[in-house]
Amino acid sequence: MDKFKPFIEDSLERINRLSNQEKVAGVVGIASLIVLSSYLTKSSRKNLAPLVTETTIDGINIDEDLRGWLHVASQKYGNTFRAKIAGQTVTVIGKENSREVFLNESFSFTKAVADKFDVLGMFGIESDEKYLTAPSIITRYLTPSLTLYNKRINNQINLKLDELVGPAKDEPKTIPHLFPFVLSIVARSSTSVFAGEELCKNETLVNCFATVTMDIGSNLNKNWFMDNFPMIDSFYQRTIFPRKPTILNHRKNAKDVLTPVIEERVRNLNNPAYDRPNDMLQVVIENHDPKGEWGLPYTDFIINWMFVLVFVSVHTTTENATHTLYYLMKYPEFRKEIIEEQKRVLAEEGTEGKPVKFTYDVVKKFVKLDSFIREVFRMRTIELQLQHKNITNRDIVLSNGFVIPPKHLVFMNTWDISRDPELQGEDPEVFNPWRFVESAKQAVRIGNDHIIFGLGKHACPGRFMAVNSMKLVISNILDRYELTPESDITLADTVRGMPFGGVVFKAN
Ligand code: HEM
Repeated sequence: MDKFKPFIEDSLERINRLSNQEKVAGVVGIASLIVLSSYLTKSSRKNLAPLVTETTIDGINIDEDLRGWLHVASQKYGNTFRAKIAGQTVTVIGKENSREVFLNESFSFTKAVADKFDVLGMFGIESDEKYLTAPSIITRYLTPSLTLYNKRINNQINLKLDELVGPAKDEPKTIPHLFPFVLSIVARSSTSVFAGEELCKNETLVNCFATVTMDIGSNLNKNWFMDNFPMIDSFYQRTIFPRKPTILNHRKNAKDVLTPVIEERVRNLNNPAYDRPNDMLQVVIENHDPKGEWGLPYTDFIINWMFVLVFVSVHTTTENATHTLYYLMKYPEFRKEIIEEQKRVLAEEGTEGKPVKFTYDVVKKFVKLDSFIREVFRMRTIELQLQHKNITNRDIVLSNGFVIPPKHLVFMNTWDISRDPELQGEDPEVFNPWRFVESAKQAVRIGNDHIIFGLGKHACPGRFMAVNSMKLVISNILDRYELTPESDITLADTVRGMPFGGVVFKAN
């Protein structure tokens, strides 16, 4: 011990020479080191999935070819590994473990999305708590009414086609890009379901519902601080963004149109002589007591509900209907078969010339169209998608033993799912629109092999409306017009990518 004496005395003397501030800093520094080293020891003891740091594997670079990179990375490191994606270390989950993530309530897709793109917060909806019943409202009231809503959806699609394409008999009409075209059709037909047949004639409201989601997306200019400091990001999205003129304008427009209607419906709630409107606005009002504590004026609360429905449905349905139409344009031979099926079913069902040609039952018989849509979904689930966040403050241990720490993000390697021959059948690389015709795998039927709508308790409750609307938009267009590509059709080859090409519409 004696041999340490000079060292200890020297150290004590040095410490005594330090100012009080320096001593405090020293103590804090040592304490931090102890905490940090104990954290590092603990986390290094955790069985985290292997961290892949190579940005290029077998000559494939992650930024140039994410899909190819995912493929070689999973061959080399197994189906679960960690990687730095867009500056953040996340865990990539392959087909073997994706199901358990969906089914585990400790993971949340909506919270993971909201961390980066808090659409409700950006629209000034402070808490999502009061709208958590949306899935059950959709399942209980919307999906069972689709048979009834089909008439108005068809009507609105046709009115919009009259307006956007017109007769196009002698003079064909060229639509330069199908996305805005489909968006205005879907916005109008969805408004007829959400707010009723009268309100869907209101251009201001329909335009607001059509553009609000994209306006939020295009106005969110993230900078380095927001990407690296989640609290600054959240503050910006929830406090500053909702005050932007575009957002205030959308709110004002919706409020001006919807407030008098909501007030009138509330006044008539207990009036037996009132002709009860049949739409989601009425359902939402009837499910929320006007005298209840909603934390904001009742009309604002109900208007928020309308926007919640719009945010989850209009853009998603439009995007997928647009992609499907472009696939139909790219493959005229398949388009021909879809048209033949349509003609055959209409003849069998005898609805030609009736007020509603494409009834729910007719649409159900379009098995080729259904398979085509599901195949387009499959072609679109091809990268890292459906991120989920561990929303608890404890580790989640996956069945393969890998640990997902609190707040950590996992991404589904959807390429692994959509290109697996065991899950998808022969030649999964090939676009085969009739892949599901002979199977019971409808476009709405979720499963380990079909996760575009999620899985489990939180699987998309609006998928029945979404696929039904897609079929009605496509069927009405094909029924009324002969379509020819104006130029080459380019399909999207990434998840975020857009197809391109003008389409010439000529009346049949
Ligand atoms: C093709 C169009 C659509 C796609 C691809 C889609 C996809 C999804 C996905 C992936 C989820 C998350 C599932 C999960 O957390 O596991 C979801 C949730 C949801 N979707 Fe859709 N959706 C579409 C259309 C719609 C429509 C039309 C509605 C409403 C009418 C809707 C309402 C909802 C709601 C309310 C949730 C939240 C479910 C929950 O948290 O429990 N979606 N959707």
